[in-house]
Amino acid sequence: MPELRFDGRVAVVTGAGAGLGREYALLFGARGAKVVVNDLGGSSTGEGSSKRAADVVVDEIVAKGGIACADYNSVVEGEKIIETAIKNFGRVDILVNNAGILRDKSVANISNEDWDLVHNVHLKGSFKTSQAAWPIFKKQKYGRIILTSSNSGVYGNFGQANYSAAKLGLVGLSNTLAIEGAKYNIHCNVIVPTAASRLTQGILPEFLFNELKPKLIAPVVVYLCHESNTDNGAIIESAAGFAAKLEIVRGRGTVLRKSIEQETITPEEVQEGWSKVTDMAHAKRIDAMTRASTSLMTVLEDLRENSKENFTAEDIFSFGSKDLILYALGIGASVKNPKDMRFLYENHPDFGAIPSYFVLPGLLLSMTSSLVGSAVTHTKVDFTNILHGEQYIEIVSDIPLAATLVTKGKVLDVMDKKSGAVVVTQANSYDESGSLIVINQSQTFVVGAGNFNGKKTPGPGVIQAIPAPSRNPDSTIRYKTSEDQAAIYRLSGDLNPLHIDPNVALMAGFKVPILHGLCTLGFSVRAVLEKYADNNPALFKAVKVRFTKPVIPGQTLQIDMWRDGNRIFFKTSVVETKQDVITGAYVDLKDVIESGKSSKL
Ligand SMILES: CCCCCCC[C@@H](O)CC(=O)SCCNC(=O)CCNC(=O)[C@H](O)C(C)(C)COP(=O)(O)OP(=O)(O)OC[C@H]1O[C@@H](n2cnc3c(N)ncnc32)[C@H](O)[C@@H]1OP(=O)(O)O
Repeated sequence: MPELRFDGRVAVVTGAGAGLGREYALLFGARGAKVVVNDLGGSSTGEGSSKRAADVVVDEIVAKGGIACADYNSVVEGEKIIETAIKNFGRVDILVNNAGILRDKSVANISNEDWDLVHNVHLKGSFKTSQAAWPIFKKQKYGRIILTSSNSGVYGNFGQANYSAAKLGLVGLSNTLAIEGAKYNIHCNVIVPTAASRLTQGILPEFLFNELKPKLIAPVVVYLCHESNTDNGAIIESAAGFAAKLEIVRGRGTVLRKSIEQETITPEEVQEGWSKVTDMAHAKRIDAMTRASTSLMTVLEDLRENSKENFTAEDIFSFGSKDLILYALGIGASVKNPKDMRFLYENHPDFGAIPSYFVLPGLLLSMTSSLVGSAVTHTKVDFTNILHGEQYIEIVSDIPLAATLVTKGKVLDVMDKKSGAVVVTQANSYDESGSLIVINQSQTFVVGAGNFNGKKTPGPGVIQAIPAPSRNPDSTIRYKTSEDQAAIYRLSGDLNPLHIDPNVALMAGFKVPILHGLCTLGFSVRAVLEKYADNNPALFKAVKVRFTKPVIPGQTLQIDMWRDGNRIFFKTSVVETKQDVITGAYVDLKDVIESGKSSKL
């Protein structure tokens, strides 16, 4: 690595007579910068002044062959410090605002003077020096500013209300300087150092104090000031040879209004949504005010859409290549079949998702929300009395390899089927730009919940299963499932114990845990892709199935297929029992590429 040099640059370091400031000044000097060593020479509480502190550091720099001059002004008169730089060296390129004092007292005991003095030195001082350097930086289209914050500001610290407020104020100052300076190549960054200094002596435990050498922070600050560093508006925490970027993040939040028409909200509605307001699971940095307003616009658009579509539930679903591979393994894809490699190896040139993967956002929304339970109020609904009845998946836009999808759901229909109640739920999943990626429509069969005088036939919008043609199938593929099939498949998200826990299976009326209906669906979609789409997932449009009978892990699935244009009807049965397990099913393809093979074991 070539040495990072500052030849020709002039660096101003405030409070450089000791501690961190001294280390910054020494390192800048050693790397070729001409250094203005500013120090008022006062006490740690801001009393008195002396030229000695700055002079000693200047002597040190000069003794090592560097160039430096002293400045004894208070940062509150920042323009005088910048004048010193111009008078001695004719320019200024780097300004490290480091000077600081403490007036620690608990909040009740802070006097106006304690408050004002701390704010004046830290906040106003940094503002004054930066403002004085600004026109010079702007004219030369180059400037690097460092503001010094503190963990006390970021996290708070007992007895330091005045200091904490000033220190976090510097983050606000930096945020705006970074924006105003960007087009002139003026960068402003914040350092949050924890160093052994006269300000921290007595506050930190001794063993920690001894490790917090200012020397270990100086290279971080010096690098931040180098022309090769492109960060602007960053907050960097550093101590003991450790450095990390800090960010202020915002949770996903929630909309507390039910519809765009609702003009007020009640405290009770706030209480109801509070867990979502405070949920930080999907927190993100908003890096500009304009982004914050754009996200509000999205909220309003969503509200309008929710009002139009009557969505009542929402969920977030994130996935990446590892999830796509795990799913492919869960529905039987294998390295034994070279054509499956595109689903199993992220470096394969055609790596992608088996499209039925995108049932998961809709399924998980239905399983984790109260959608189904709220639709069937005449009986309890739990894992021991629900079965997956039917499923429709439609891929609307190109499917990504990794994304965070927002899924919005609603109950579309409830039917009385005598032996059970059928709840139809619809879930639309959108990517981060708001594009609709996938539509899922699920039918949940609530066993034993029929005969409630409900309607028998499906309402508008319910997508129906269609019986397969009565002729012999055009092609057939067989896949053997593994005894561990459900154990692998569940890792993709459907953790329903019915598929793994023998006791839950018994309670639901099964001798052994049964396979997920969607796992059987996945095997069936694989068969259609293999036979009619050259295993190319991009040709897939939609699938519809009815789950007619359960499958036991380890059984062999036989997928019989009939081609009708771009629609491939199919029926899935269990070879060992000859029972149909999926009926009324079809896959719609964008195009058909028929393979020569007709059966596979
Ligand atoms: C988002 C969704 C969340 C859902 C959570 C799911 C979580 C998953 O972890 C759960 C699973 O994966 S369960 C495993 C997969 N599913 C199954 O194994 C169910 C298999 N099907 C059955 O056992 C029966 O069809 C059975 C029991 C469903 C019905 O059988 P019977 O009671 O004998 O009913 P039958 O006499 O055949 O028909 C009565 C009326 O019901 C309609 N119907 C039948 N099967 C249906 C089904 N699968 N889906 C929807 N409706 C169905 C019939 O059409 C009939 O109605 P009608 O009289 O109007 O014709």
